[in-house]
Amino acid sequence: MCVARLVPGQSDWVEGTEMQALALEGVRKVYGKGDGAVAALDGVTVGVRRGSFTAVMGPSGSGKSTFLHCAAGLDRPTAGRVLLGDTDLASLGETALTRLRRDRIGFVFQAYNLLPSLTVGQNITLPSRLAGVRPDAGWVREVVGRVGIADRLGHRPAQLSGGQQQRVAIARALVGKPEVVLADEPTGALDSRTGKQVLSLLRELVDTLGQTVLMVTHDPVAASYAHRVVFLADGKHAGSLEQPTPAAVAERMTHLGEW
Ligand SMILES: Nc1ncnc2c1ncn2[C@@H]1O[C@H](COP(=O)(O)OP(=O)(O)OP(=O)(O)O)[C@@H](O)[C@H]1O
Repeated sequence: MCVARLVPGQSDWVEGTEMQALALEGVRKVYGKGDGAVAALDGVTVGVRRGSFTAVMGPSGSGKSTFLHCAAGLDRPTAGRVLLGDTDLASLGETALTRLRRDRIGFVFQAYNLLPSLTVGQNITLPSRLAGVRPDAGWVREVVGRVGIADRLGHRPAQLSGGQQQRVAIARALVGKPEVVLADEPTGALDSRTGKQVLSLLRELVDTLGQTVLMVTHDPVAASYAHRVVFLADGKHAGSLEQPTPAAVAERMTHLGEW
């Protein structure tokens, strides 16, 4: 078994990969070359415990998107490594990485990315069908019930509100039973009341199903739904906050720079 070498004593350190869904170890990502080179991530070490809800926050340009892209295997680190469970993403070629994203990671984006010509039910099961897997009907029923869209399965996305569309996207992410759900500003396009309902749903999925969720956000209220907030500043890990409140997150952000 491969044990991530995170730093003992830090709250981001988790004993062994059986406890850890995802780990970034000393990840550095440099874009460009020579004088124009930018270190978007500069030696970031973060472990994500299984069954936890983690938010990543930081000022604009602090490296949040790069963090998420490296975690998802969409970007390859310049140095350091990313582990999904026991799998070192650097050991995989492009085809295997694509398969890993499809089979082991669920994605939720700000723009729901639903296919307009398909029904809700078809959108939810599309990734499984593309993977050549027959979706488990019992699990699909459970997921659509939990996210609250059981009565909308025959609708097209355009017939749903923004909040309902994001629930569909969350259901789509869950159907494949991913090891981790990566969410990029999942409430960025929603009004605050609907956004809070979606965040409560994400938290509930973590608390009741043991789903692991990692979410990038600009919003201290959104971050407060997580168990833990990891802060980035200038591409570096700038501390964490357990059991965050919106006020405590906002206070920390104020010290990190413009956001
Ligand atoms: N493809 C790229 N080429 C060159 N520089 C990049 C690239 N992607 C990101 N960067 C730079 O890396 C740094 C971190 O960018 P990143 O998008 O990860 O930050 P962020 O925290 O997500 O920002 P925001 O909150 O504004 O979306 C920035 O200085 C950015 O300009």
